[in-house]
Amino acid sequence: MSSDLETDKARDVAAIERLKDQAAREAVRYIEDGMVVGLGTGSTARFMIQALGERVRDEGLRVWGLPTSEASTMQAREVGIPLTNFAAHPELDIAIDGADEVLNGTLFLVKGLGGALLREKIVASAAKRFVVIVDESKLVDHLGTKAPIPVEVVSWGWERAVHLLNKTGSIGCKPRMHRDGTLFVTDNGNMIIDCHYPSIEDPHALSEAIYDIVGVVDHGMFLNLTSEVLVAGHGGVRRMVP
Ligand SMILES: O=C[C@H](O)[C@H](O)[C@H](O)COP(=O)(O)O
Repeated sequence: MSSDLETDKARDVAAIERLKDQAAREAVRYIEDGMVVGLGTGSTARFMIQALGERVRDEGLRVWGLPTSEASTMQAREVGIPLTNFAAHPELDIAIDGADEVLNGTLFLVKGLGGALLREKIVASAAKRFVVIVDESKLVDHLGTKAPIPVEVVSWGWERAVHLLNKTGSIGCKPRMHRDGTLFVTDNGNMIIDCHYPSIEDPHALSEAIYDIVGVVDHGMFLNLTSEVLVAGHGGVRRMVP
């Protein structure tokens, strides 16, 4: 790659990172004293955890965080956010997380390319308000356009799940078990299988078909969970509701 191209690419990456930070900081403004907050996972959620840590440190904001991965737990500890769990707080005031795709209109999501979909879905469904933070490149008109659907399956007998997943969707999916040449094992000790669907006409029907497979723990489509999406673009951050 020529150095001009490398410079352009680095500039694009930096611009996207700034947008993620903007969306994250806007969402963190929603957090009030005494709230229990679900902490998402991924590069956008990292900005949110950082910004929340700054509010805890600089304003003395009192919150409890419930992280969705070991990585987010570690970061939250580093930035000084007190942590809780479902035993102490079975219901959350708010959860904030990134997404791999946001479907225009319904605001259905694809999540889990970082492997955290199960804990993320548990946390999102436990929150009174689920706020999604993305840069505008994540908006799509059809789910599955940019990202595969990650499916978390128990490790034992995963080959059977792959066989059955291949028959889901209107014309099947292309399941891939490997990420970076290795099997992806989640924080829960399960495996992730990425399903590439050429087109997803009916997300609810596909969701049911995937859930019907014995051994599937969950999948990365988040349907009817989103309260709002904060989308950062070059004109600023806009708020979308379903
Ligand atoms: O498992 C990972 C999560 O679902 C992330 O929220 C999602 O992959 C988006 O990550 P990022 O903000 O890094 O694009």
